[in-house]
Amino acid sequence: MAEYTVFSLSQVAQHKSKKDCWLVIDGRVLNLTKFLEEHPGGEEVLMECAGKDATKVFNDIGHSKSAQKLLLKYQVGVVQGYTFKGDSDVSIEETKRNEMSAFVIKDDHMPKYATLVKFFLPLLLAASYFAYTWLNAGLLLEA
Ligand code: HEM
Repeated sequence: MAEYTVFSLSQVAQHKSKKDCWLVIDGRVLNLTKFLEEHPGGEEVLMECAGKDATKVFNDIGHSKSAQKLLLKYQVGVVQGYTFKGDSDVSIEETKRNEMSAFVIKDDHMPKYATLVKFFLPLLLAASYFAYTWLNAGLLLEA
């Protein structure tokens, strides 16, 4: 099982040049040196975050899922003190799973039938109301 090296933020801070550019996103330490020229947003924006935690900037841009997956390709370690769910020695597979769970919008624990009830109950009530008034009208006519 592959394990990631743990780096402190001050270790990451030493890699802030174009020839050696690291940064942190979501607790992952990324070596983006080879990606600088490929980045669709340009290398300048990456260099501004070099050696730092760029999680907020990265998320604020609203990067696509494929951009988020690309992070894994450049991951060289994890940041000290950052706890991935349940485990700090994260394997690539576990990291992927963690990432997936991070992007799954959790169901709010409502059972499936609750949705059905929520949808059909108003219909049922409306139908009963109409049946009731229709029957009443019929009875009144007969009387
Ligand atoms: C850390 C700070 C970062 C900033 C400020 C930043 C900024 C941007 C900006 C402004 C764009 C839009 C470009 C355009 O539409 O013209 C962009 C696109 C993109 N960035 Fe970043 N980026 C950052 C980090 C990263 C990282 C670490 C990766 C992947 C390893 C990445 C992957 C991409 C990709 C694939 C796109 C294309 C659009 C998309 O798929 O979302 N970026 N970025």
